Amino acid sequence: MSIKEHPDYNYESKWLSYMLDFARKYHEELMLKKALIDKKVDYTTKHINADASQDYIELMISTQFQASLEKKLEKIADAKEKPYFARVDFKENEALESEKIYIGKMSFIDDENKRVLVVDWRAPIANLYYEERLGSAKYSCVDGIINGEITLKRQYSIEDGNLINMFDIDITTNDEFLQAFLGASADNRLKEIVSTIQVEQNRIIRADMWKPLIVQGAAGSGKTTIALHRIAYLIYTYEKEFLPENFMIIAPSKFFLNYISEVLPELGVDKVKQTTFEEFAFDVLEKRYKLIDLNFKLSSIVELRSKNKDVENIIKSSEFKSSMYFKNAIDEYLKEIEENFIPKEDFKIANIVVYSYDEIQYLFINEYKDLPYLKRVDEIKKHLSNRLKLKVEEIINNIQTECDKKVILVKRKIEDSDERRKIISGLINKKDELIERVKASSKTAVKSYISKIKPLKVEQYYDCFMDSPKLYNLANSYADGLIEIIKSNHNKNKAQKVYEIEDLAALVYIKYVVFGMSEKIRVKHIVIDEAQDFSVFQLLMLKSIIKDSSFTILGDLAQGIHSYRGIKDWDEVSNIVFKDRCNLLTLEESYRTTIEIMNEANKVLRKINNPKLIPAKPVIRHGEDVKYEGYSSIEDIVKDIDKTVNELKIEGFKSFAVITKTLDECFRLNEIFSNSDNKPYILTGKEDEYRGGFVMLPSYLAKGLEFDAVFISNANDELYKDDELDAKLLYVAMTRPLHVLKIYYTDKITPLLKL
Ligand SMILES: Nc1ncnc2c1ncn2[C@@H]1O[C@H](COP(=O)(O)OP(=O)(O)OP(=O)(O)O)[C@@H](O)[C@H]1O
Repeated sequence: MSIKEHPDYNYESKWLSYMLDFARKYHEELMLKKALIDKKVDYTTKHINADASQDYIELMISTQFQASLEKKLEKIADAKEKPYFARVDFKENEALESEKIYIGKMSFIDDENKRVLVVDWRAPIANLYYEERLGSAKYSCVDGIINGEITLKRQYSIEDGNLINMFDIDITTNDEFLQAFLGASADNRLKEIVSTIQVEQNRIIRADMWKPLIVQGAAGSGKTTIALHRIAYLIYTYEKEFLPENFMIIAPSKFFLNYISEVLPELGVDKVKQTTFEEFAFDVLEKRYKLIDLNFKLSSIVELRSKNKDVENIIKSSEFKSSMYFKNAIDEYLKEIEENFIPKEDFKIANIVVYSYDEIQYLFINEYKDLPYLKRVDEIKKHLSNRLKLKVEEIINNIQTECDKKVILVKRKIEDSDERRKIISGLINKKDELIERVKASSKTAVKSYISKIKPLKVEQYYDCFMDSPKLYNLANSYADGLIEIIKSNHNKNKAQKVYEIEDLAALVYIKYVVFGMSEKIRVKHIVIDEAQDFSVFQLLMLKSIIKDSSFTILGDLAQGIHSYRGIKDWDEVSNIVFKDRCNLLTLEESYRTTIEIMNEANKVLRKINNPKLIPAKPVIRHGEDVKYEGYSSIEDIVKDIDKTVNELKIEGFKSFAVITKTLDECFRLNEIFSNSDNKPYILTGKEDEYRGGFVMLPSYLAKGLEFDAVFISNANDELYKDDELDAKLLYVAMTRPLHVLKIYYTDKITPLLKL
């Protein structure tokens, strides 16, 4: 049916014109206000009177207003072409008629007529669209639960201000709108999906902020996308309590952050901290350490794990340093530091005990046990000063009384004479001198006591820990000879002034326990994407420094390629990190790829034979079969990729990736590609920016990304063995394409792809 034949077409196109006009006028008004405030700010800046604080206050208010107008203008730039994307007709139980609720990326309110024209997708009432079907429905808001009935659910396709299509829907998962969305070609960057958020995704986005949330989501199930929409939702919902700066997303690399960088601005959100674990660790440590290239370690593990003793040692040591054994050893070591932090002596003045060591130690170990060691010292300082003040008065009074008594005695015993006067004046002088001494030493007593506490630097504590017997015992109970490997690695790194990524959690933890966090770290909610590659220790460390425990953790165990340190089971995280006080939700539907591709990828996953690795369910979208092509040389493979890219470009596809197993393989292929029409550029993992187009990258860097077409350059039995790590690497590579997957091999195909 043509859209014009829809019975509501006239009504809807009139409403759209009205809304476009409203949005245009609102935009003009904002522009006008902005021009005026720009002028004002410009004038005040040029003519500010340096002595008049009123001028500064005015300038500050004006620039704040200017910034808020700029933000509104950015938001409306997009919304003015497409003010809404859906409508729900809802009749509250007591109401006489149903209300048309239009839903958009931002709200539009007609202030004059006190009428909400469009509601923000994050508003409580918009939940009706995401969560409910036609018929009886409810939503919850500040007034409680509102019950009623949905009589219509409609989605709109609006382009350049024109109504292109509309769909009346019920079950959202399988609708035409979603199909159209998913069938589109991959852009350079991830995009927002507000109009097609699915029920199970919506529950994650709107889940309680105060209960830690773990999401196990299959490849392509929307984890990254949902993580960003959740942040936008939380910022909107807790606008009064939190600033956008209080939210932080941790992603695996800078180029991945760049890949996702457009979603939040598209959702009208800015200033959210988007960082990697390493960068956040440096922020907390207030120092940048040189790290051993993470990809170098991973690529050695990927390539040489069963062939090289050194690599085996690296794996063993990394595994231990990411384990709870290591964390427990640090805890024991820090306990020892805690017990000896306070000097084992009384706090005295003029040889009089003001605070005994036992009392001070009690304050340090018990009274202030929840504070970092150095912050406890600040509190103890206050105790010492307060008691000292009282004690000094008492001591001076005593000296005075003592002196008075002696004077009386002298007066009683000796007749008034020059000698008596001399003795008395001697006594008074001595008393004054003593009082002066008490006063003088009281001024410096606290400082000099505290100065005996000499904290080391974070890295010095870490070095001492590496030599501590606690570590020795625990490491040896973990694996024979492990301590020697760890120590020799540590000493080698120390000499080169470098650290491993596994050291960072320990360094941050020590910094937090001993020194505390800088006021500059203002994070209140952390979202972690690709969390399967985090260690439990890393998560535990983050949890201890973010006290409110407000977390969203998203990952896919099937893509856990840092398995030597990563998470093997979410229950472990729930149990150890959150003491089982968290929600664990799953996303099984995969939206990225076609049924044909996902089915092939799932076969590889099943080879691992681990019930924790749940295969993804593709959403009904068919495409071409996966093509397997054997060639006698790599040159022939490159030729075929080049030819296929040319063909796919004609079909309108835009993004292509050659996925290799290792970075070395990328460099080897790159030379062969130098003679072809299409030359991919290599992603090494160190890039700050992701440009899209035609790329070549190793599979361990491909997680999180997606492309229209993927070419797995060589899946032969030499490169991909029948083991868990290779199966996961292949699975990650196979789940990256949206439309086309070609798998090449020389000689024999990997057993992972044989039925
Ligand atoms: N509800 C949805 N509507 C439309 N597109 C969606 C929806 N959910 C996810 N997608 C699309 O599916 C693709 C995969 O999403 P995303 O990258 O967020 O998944 P992921 O779970 O993080 O994947 P992976 O773990 O494989 O990296 C993206 O193109 C995203 O736009």
